[in-house]
Amino acid sequence: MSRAGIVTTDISTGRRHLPDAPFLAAARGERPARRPVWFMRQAGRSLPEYREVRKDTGMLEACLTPDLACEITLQPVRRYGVDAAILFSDIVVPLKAAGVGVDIVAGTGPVVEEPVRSAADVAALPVLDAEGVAPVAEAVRLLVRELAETPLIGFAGAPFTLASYLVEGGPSRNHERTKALMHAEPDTWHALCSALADTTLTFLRAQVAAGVDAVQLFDSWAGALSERDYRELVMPHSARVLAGLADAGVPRIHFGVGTGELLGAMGEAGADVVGVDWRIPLDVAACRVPPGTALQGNLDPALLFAGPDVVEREVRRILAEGATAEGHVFNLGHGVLPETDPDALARVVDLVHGTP
Ligand SMILES: Cc1c2[nH]c(c1CCC(=O)O)Cc1[nH]c(c(CCC(=O)O)c1C)Cc1[nH]c(c(CCC(=O)O)c1C)Cc1[nH]c(c(C)c1CCC(=O)O)C2
Repeated sequence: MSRAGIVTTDISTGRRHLPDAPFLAAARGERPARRPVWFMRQAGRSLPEYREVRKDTGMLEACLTPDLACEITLQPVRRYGVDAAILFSDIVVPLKAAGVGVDIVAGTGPVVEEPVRSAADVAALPVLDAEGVAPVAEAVRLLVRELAETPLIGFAGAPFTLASYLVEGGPSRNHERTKALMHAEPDTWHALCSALADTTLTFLRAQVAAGVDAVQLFDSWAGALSERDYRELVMPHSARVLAGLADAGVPRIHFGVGTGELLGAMGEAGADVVGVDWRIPLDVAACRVPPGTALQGNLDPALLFAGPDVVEREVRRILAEGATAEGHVFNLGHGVLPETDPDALARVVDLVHGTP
């Protein structure tokens, strides 16, 4: 049984110390008394209380308004009793904060005013400084005060996924311009990823300094790459970001979609936890990641529409397969879909917590 933990604060770092938090224990590779669960995109459009507070405010404006970002982050913690909060933000927030012309268009996703496609475009790309991060750091500080014993996950987009939005100018199915740049102009590609790794690291370090208890690096679209291309052209930049956080004392989660063939490399890049989508069972994933790596996942978010019996069967299967990993954090295989019934997520939390 989980007992009420004592929250202490480390005097030198100012960081909360949450020794009993099941999420942090599982991320360390331990087996806490109950399996921890949270959901990617747990804060967002599936929640009526989110739609209510967001109705007059643009997405990026909400992310850069500390009170609002704090409130939205807390909504799923209150509703579901999940084992971790994830900061309400977006992967393009550090780009916006650095001065890149980018917006999030409802129903489409991030749209970039002037796509980055040449060496000159890369040289002109603004890089994030501490001032740009101030509203996000403030949201983290507010949250750490509000959250008591629930860990807070900070996050950022990985260089490849950010580069894809910048090069394509928006969401892309095939990432063709991005792949063309990485192969035809590798120097420009590496300069772009290097600049993005700097921005990502600045963003994540600011979140850690403000008090997040874990970080997740979203390389959502890395599954579009062959393992060979991933290792040569992408992994070094993500590895630099993860290495830059090695001394931060917080677990590093590394996630992508369709990455069954990349799980080993994504672990080797320097992750403590690797996120897995639904395409590969966790017991298979456990054999693919480096020893000592915990797993996070991997319920198909679309199956939340299939009714309680299907969801229960799937949750039980995933808990059994996840038990073979060195630490398992229950999650979806990708983000909560906007039309999801919040009650279906509430049932998942109860099932996970109720299963010994
Ligand atoms: C690729 C990516 C993005 N953003 C993100 C990723 C990586 C995760 C993933 O793979 O899903 C990360 C992200 N974006 C958001 C979060 C919130 C925290 C959470 O609860 O998980 C997180 C972790 C809020 C958001 N980010 C966005 C929304 C919806 C916008 C709104 O509510 O108006 C939310 C809640 C917008 C966004 N931002 C992005 C997309 C594709 C979209 C959806 C566009 C749409 O369909 O309207 C880029």
